[in-house]
Amino acid sequence: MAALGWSDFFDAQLGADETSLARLRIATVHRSRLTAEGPAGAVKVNLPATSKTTDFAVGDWVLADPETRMFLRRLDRHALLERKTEGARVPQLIAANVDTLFIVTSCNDDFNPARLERYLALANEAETQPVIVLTKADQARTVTPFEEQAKALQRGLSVVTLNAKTPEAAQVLAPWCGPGQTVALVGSSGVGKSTLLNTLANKTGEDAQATGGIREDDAKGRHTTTARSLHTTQAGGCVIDTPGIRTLHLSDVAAGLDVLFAEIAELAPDCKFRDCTHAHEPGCAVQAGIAAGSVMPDRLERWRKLADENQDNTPQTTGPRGNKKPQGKRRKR
Ligand SMILES: Nc1nc2c(ncn2[C@@H]2O[C@H](COP(=O)(O)OP(=O)(O)OP(=O)(O)O)[C@@H](O)[C@H]2O)c(=O)[nH]1
Ligand SMILES: [Zn+2]
Repeated sequence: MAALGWSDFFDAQLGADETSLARLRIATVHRSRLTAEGPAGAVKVNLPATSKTTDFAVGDWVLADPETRMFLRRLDRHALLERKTEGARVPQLIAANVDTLFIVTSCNDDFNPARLERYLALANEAETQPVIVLTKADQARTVTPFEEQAKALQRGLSVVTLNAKTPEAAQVLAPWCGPGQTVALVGSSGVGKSTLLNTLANKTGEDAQATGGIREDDAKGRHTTTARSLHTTQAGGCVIDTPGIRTLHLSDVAAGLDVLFAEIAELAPDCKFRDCTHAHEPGCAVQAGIAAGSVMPDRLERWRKLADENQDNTPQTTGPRGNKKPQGKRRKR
């Protein structure tokens, strides 16, 4: 069970009458079907008519009847990666109980700091540790500019560079893939998520997750992976593969943005006005930081863009920080 990520956090949630129940970790979520990993390997979880599969995330722990595998209850999550998709009322669950988020991009045209920032905000908000994984190092003339730009995105951010197709990739990622650890892979289509999964889980031949070629002209992938799935790794942990996300819109990530733009968030309490926009107000500590050289103007610009988007997308009811702007000033989208 420990190899599947079971920990004291989940153990503490078990009632005295629940210790004999089956503990299963959700591995795939389909429209009308759930599968899970348990001590006996992969199994189907039976759902009562009152439960919807969309209530579950890959990585969730559930309790089920040991005989019938009928679902009984889901345990509380310690981290949930979720995103709002355009037009949808409820957020889409990306993965649950994830310790580390591998944000995968390649040392080519896929590399896009603005997109990486969005994934970082998502990971920070879920309190999942982000790691930037730069693939296709073998195809780049030099990887240094990619590494430097990635490191500058967030204070203390881990950045690794590798060739996803080689066994050494598993060694580079080993610090986050130890026994009981769960990692999830996110990134655009074609960056090598499935290739990394196959390397980490040592999957070959029929077991291997299908990988696809990329289009030569723009380094874009072909969306080979179409569903999320959880797999056990060589090192005794779990890895969750996710399909490439085309556009990641931000909502409900105010705390995640504060971690991403720590140098701005730290100064903001010293501004004269509590609702300072750090644009033109007198007594603005962030503008003072720009004058002093401790805040870079382009970082403030990007913070503003993402903070505005977050405000626009965050409903009034979900917390005091997502909606400082008065209703009338909200932009039409
Ligand atoms: N040379 C080299 N090729 C790589 C590397 N990583 C991935 N590839 C190749 O890039 C292509 C796309 O890789 P995938 O693993 O399918 O990408 P993905 O991110 O899973 O894509 P989706 O499933 O569409 O989301 C495949 O042909 C891989 O063999 C790398 O580090 N070096
Ligand atoms: Zn200010």
